Amino acid sequence: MEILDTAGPEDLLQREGHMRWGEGFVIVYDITDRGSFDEVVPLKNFLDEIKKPKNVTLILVGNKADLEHARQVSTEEGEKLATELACAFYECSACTGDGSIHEAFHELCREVRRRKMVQGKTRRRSSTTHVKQAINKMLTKMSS
Ligand SMILES: Nc1nc2c(ncn2[C@@H]2O[C@H](COP(=O)(O)OP(=O)(O)OP(=O)(O)O)[C@@H](O)[C@H]2O)c(=O)[nH]1
Repeated sequence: MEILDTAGPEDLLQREGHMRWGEGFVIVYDITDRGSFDEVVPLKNFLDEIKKPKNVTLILVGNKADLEHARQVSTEEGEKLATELACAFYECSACTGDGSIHEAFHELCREVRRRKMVQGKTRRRSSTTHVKQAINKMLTKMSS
């Protein structure tokens, strides 16, 4: 597994490259900075655009949970947004290590694996359907 921390908004090209390459995404905002929370939806829309037609696999993380006194985004708001984005939500502190950082990454990996398995099954099913159709065609030709 390789984890990449995307560059800030100043390097759009590199960020886009990372997004194309990535299989699972952690969108992190700062609970003490409402502006960073407001950037989550536009970022998710940008990701959707780049990964189209695939569904983006992501989790939402509110960081800097150690700075409770400076909080601008409530836990409920984070949870609500995660529900809207249909993804898991965690609050943590990269500084103190508090919160569910490990669980967040485990959940993301599990979700990437789950989706890969589902996609693999769909692909296998569609190739089986093609083989069945070809055999049916041959049988119809032979009998006519
Ligand atoms: N108190 C506290 N500070 C944090 C935490 N996480 C990061 N910081 C601080 O926030 C500042 C920015 O952290 P970065 O890791 O550079 O943030 P970034 O979003 O990757 O920034 P870019 O490189 O511009 O994308 C640094 O001073 C960090 O020490 C945290 O959980 N709690």
